[in-house]
Amino acid sequence: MKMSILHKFRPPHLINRQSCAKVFSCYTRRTSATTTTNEGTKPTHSVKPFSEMPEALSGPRFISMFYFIYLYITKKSPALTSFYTTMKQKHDYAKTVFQAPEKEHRRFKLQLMDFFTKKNNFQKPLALLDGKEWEVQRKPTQEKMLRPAVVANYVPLIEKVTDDFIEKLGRKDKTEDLFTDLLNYATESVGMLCFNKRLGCMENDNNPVAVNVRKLFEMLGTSVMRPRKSHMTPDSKFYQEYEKETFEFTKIAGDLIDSQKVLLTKMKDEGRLEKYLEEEPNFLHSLLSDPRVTEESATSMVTTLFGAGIETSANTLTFVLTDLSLYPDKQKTLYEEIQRVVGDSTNLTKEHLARMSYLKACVKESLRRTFPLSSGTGRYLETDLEVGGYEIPKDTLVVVNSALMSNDERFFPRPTEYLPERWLRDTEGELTVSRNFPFAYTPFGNGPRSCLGQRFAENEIFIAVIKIIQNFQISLPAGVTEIKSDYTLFRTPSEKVTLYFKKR
Ligand code: HEM
Repeated sequence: MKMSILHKFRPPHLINRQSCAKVFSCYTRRTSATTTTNEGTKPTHSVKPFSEMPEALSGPRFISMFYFIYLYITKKSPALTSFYTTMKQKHDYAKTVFQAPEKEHRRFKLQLMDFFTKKNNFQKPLALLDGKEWEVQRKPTQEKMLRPAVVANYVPLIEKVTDDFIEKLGRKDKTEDLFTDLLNYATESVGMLCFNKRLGCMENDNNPVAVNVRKLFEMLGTSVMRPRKSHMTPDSKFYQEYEKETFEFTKIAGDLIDSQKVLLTKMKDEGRLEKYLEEEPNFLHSLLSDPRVTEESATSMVTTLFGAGIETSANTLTFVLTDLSLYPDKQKTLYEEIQRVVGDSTNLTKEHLARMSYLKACVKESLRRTFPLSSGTGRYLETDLEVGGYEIPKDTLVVVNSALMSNDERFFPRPTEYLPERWLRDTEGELTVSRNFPFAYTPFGNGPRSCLGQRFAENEIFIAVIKIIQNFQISLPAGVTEIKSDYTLFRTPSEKVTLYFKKR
């Protein structure tokens, strides 16, 4: 029965890797029947072919990828679940895969986005590039996005957006749709990074930018989790709607970028640019003034960041706030830390952020408990690789299921509980062993292709949580004991979440 389901979709060379037992031995190497030691070339243990691996799949790659993740994660397939059970007792598969040699850093692509770009001859965004092309775009942006000192310059900009959000929350004692409110907040906040401009998303849920962004992500999520051939059929209703929304999104971003460019040129002509840049960081300007970056790729990069930085942060913030509401004692400890470090000050500094270890632990714990991705990081192998005694051929897409790993009690004792303390140094031994094995916690991915917006997202989330908890005691309606979540592109609440905000 199980194989007939798999064969029906003829799924691909795709395996989902799990880690691992208490002894973490990495044995990443090219598949070979021999190995060279000081004593010369010796036969090693036998390596079984991929076709013999339990639940190894073959067939058209992307369709099976979708089904594999979907079936696996939702645990609807006993076959795939048993794969986890058998493999997890063995060696350090996650580390083996994460440390496999890579030059191209090829990641699984959103097929619908790829199809759209090819059909319309659009410049490929970063997420669809590999190898040299990817590196050329990524490198200059990474230098600006992942250096804590550079990202810290954006604290005052995010803070202004957050202050308005707090003011909005203060006008009512509850929200009935926390996630949508946070989507609007995140759009506004990443909008400041990308365009140095307020978009007005928080004032009006029906703001065209917010509506467009919501629709686009919803459709991308559907295309990943419930794939249909018609999604990529140009005259299907679904595809046409996706195309319309993507054109709209690109136009919104393009217009905002153009008006920024006009403004920057005007300031330069009037001799005001230098002074302005001393007062406010401008990401677009920093890209445009980098000789390695063309105007076209600056536009593409800013558009990519705008797209990538909304759902991700909004979902994470949703779960941080609901966790703090489900565990009022943790909220109290966090409030005490905020009082101690920030007091009633309304101006946050990077020094404040640096001293808030409990806050950081709370955010990490929410990302662990409700892992943000549907499964985890996937890469196409660039060489043959031995994993768990099987030979995985080059070009196989391997997805490390970090979502399951981050809830595995061997790395995180009492995994279902919300225990920020596990991330604090002095309780490390008791509550987490993950420090010995960092691959068990990778919400921002892994290696050179990891999340480009990590530092920005962390600052944004820290600032929002500080200001919310500084101003309000937050709680869920009586009787709510958990927040159910679904897998779309990112993990998201299954239903609208009501959250109460009681002024302190
Ligand atoms: C809590 C919020 C976020 C989470 C959990 C998250 C997670 C991720 C993950 C898991 C990846 C794939 C990494 C890999 O394959 O190893 C990724 C890639 C990426 N993220 Fe994020 N992200 C977040 C916020 C952001 C923000 C705010 C931005 C932009 C401002 C952003 C921009 C990107 C970009 C551009 C990539 C693609 C990088 C590449 O292909 O080289 N992310 N993110």
